[in-house]
Amino acid sequence: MSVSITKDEDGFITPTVAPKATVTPPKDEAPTSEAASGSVPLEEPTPSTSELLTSSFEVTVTLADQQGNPNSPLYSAKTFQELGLHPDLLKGLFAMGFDKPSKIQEKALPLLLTDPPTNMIGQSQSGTGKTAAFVLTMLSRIDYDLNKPQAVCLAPSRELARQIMSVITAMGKYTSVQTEYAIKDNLPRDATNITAQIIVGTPGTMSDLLRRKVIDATHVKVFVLDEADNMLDQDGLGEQTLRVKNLLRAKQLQIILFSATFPDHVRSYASKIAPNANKIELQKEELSVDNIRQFYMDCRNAEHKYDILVSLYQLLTIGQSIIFCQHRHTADRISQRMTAEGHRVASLHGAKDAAERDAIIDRFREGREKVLITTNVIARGIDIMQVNMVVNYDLPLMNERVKGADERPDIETYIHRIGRTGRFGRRGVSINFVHDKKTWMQMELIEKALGKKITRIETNDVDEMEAKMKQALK
Ligand SMILES: Nc1ncnc2c1ncn2[C@@H]1O[C@H](COP(=O)(O)OP(=O)(O)OP(=O)(O)O)[C@@H](O)[C@H]1O
Repeated sequence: MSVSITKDEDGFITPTVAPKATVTPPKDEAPTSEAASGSVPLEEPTPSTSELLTSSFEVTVTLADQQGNPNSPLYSAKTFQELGLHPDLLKGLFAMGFDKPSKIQEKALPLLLTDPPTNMIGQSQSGTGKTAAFVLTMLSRIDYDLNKPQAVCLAPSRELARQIMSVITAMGKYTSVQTEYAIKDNLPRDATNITAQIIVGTPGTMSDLLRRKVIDATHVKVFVLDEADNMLDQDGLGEQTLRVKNLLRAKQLQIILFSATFPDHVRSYASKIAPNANKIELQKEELSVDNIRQFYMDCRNAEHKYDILVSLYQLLTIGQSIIFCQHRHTADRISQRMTAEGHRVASLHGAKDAAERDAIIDRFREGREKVLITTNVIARGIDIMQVNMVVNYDLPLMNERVKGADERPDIETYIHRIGRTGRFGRRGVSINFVHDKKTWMQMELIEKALGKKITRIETNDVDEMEAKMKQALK
């Protein structure tokens, strides 16, 4: 990894030395009881030998708080111990199998944990460990003796909110942290006062709870936006997110935005939402990780896509697979048809009720279902190590996300979708189905935007198909 020296608009520079970081540990002694509500099962601990820890990708770090001290070093911590994390948090990390920080954690954590708290806009590829960076920040900043909301974290889907919660619960296992969800149908309607220190949820429910003062915003000092570009840009989500931000009025609010993608128009907006932020940015050509091999299949027509998917079934179930469709009804229809033909698949989308959604994703997470047919609802953030294949049954299009947009491919959503595989340096495969001139051209635009080759696979030779896939996953 190399760090470029840059100046931002305000002329702040980025030094390149990487000495030991000075960080403030959590206030007071953190009690050691197990706490935290509402966890979902965690993945097996990840092997720390992951290629990711040694992989190289370019980032640009731009420090906002160097003006008064131009010689101040660019912090970079090679070990979790160097960060001065509280021993109970270190214990939690090691229990999860996190031996040393990933690249983004190495760069982001010292900046996130420094006092006075500074905002951050952080970018790194899917599956590289951004969650731990903001979770450790929340767990390090809260006062464990104060039973009031102190950190608020927003995610674009209930599935992602639940996953983030499971990371908080695991990392905070040896602390007394109290947590609460702000997701639909979780709290009783007459709930009046949340005393949990960290609240994770989706923007609509969070803003409702803040507005009704069920969440007291007075002590909230950390505000995290995971999948920040999506949260600020998408119709509806953007307004609700802003509403949450406006309801958090603490004088010293540390605002943390993370995503694998920050398209240009969101980048400038993000800087307004999180002023004077330290920035960690990827180069354009580094947006997607190389350990995901991208393929496409040339289908004759829309119906042929279904046949091809069925013929892939054996491959889809070697590990686990996620199939992305444009519409909820497509996901349901494919799932019903395949089930009727004796295949085992599940479908998940936003029209299902909350309890059903939770049950479906939990079953998939536990490996009890191998094939999940879904929409963009879980395109972002979902981390399931065993997923080694992603199929874009329909390519993602801009007009699904932005009202009035045309049928250009949605490059950001594509990057996030394929990023459901190849987690933390593992190998993964993505397959795009194209079936006419329009979808073919859309795929070409994706290829161009990412600067990565998407390889054709014959649809009429199952053996070749299998051989290529297995080779890619080796
Ligand atoms: N330092 C570490 N050591 C070992 N495993 C890690 C480490 N950091 C993260 N991981 C694992 O890597 C996986 C991916 O992490 P995470 O979900 O935070 O990625 P992400 O960057 O947020 O991805 P996305 O952009 O898709 O949201 C997780 O399973 C996590 O447990």
